[in-house]
Amino acid sequence: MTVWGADAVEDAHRAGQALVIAARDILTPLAQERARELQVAITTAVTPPTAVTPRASAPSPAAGPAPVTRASASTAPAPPAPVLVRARAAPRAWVYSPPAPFVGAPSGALYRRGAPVAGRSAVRAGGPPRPVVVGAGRTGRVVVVGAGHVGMIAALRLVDADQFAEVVLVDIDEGRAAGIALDLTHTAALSGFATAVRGVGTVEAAGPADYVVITAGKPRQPGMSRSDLISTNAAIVGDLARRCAAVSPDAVLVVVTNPLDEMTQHAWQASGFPSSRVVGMAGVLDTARFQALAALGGSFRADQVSAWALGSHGEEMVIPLSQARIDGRPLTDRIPSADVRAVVDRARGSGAEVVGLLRSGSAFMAPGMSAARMVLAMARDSGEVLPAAVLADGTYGIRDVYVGLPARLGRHGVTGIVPVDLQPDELAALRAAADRIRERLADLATAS
Ligand SMILES: NC(=O)c1ccc[n+]([C@@H]2O[C@H](COP(=O)([O-])OP(=O)(O)OC[C@H]3O[C@@H](n4cnc5c(N)ncnc54)[C@H](O)[C@@H]3O)[C@@H](O)[C@H]2O)c1
Ligand SMILES: O=C(O)C[C@H](O)C(=O)O
Repeated sequence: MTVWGADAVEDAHRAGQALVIAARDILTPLAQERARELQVAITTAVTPPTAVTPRASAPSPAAGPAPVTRASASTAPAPPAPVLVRARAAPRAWVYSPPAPFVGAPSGALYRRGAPVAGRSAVRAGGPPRPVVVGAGRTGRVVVVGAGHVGMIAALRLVDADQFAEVVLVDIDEGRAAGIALDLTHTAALSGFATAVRGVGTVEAAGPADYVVITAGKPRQPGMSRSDLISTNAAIVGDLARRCAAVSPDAVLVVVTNPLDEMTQHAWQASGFPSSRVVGMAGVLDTARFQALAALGGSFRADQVSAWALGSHGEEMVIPLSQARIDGRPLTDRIPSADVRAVVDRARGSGAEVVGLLRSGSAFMAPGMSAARMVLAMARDSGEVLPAAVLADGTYGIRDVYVGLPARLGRHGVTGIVPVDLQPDELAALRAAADRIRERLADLATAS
């Protein structure tokens, strides 16, 4: 067994080569991080009977640069060469095709708590193992629980980003999850991604993840409010949050299931996670709706509008107009105030408007894209401030309840709640939203 440090990664980088390690070798966490930074591919060698070590073989120009190897400290036979095939014209990824079936994790790499899961193949029950795709910067696993309407759009955006080693869809309707995963896989050449996609029936079968997006649960039908879903969906979300926490103890949970604010708090309690690693998606969607609707009647584009949708994902949604801008100028200078009020009301009622039009189920395009947007912001460690359902920490005079607030997102979840200047009436509306969410949570606790 050899322990590979950051220096080996740097050597490989300088040589413009992949770093090949043996199955039982250890890659230090620092080396993993350095490989990600320098975009050095790490491949795991598995013993093919006729393999020739890379050191012994002359590098073939057609096969790309020869991988870097290091002599093992043990007396075990030297690791054989993997079969490396360039996945694309540009060296973005290497596809490792194991010459013989194997069972078990292909890498002995250490896993540091909180670090993204390295790009390794899942251990699949039955059938040949899927090729391990080790890509420059393509790392980690996202599990999307609920392969329904929202889940499939979230998964589509996540695989399109070509950022993760694997996206796994989970649904109690396993065939649906597997079917959508296969359908998505078929788009790889169309969209140009090498992220692996899998569909399974349980979170346990999905394996440990860096991010888990919970979309499982019932959507509302015409005539229902989101709160009508609370007890049905609490049972689903509570169970899933507990199980996800057991399978993925270091993951960030992104809750989508409605009623959003209450389900996010419920998931936080059931998971036992720190609140920084449980966040709800609604503000990104509600803000996007406001931006789109404001632009409908104006001579500007939606992405020129900036705003915050805070408070609850429902009647108590707060869109502070003091903070709304078009190209940096106050939105209220560009749109007559009666029109602005109409846009706010329509944004607040957009979920119900779509439910009424669809006649079955609820919106999923913008919701799925919004959930993926949050995951990507975290995975890229962007430090972006997005509106999200977070556990209030006293900022805005609200504490100990999940409510929509501006939150800074980093690789491991929420890094802070960001204060923005609100007018007294806006602040009062935000606090009233928090109070209503607290009341509904109390009702849920009494009912269960
Ligand atoms: N936060 C938001 O802004 C927002 C936006 C849109 C939808 N939603 C909510 O998201 C949820 C999903 O909406 P949808 O349109 O995708 O619904 P959907 O019915 O299309 O999909 C839900 C999926 O969850 C699956 N499921 C149910 N229980 C499960 C379990 N225990 N494990 C695994 N899978 C399970 C179902 O089989 C189904 O495929 C709803 O609660 C909806 O109200 C929230
Ligand atoms: O409105 C719903 O029930 C779904 C979702 O919360 C939405 O806003 O579209």
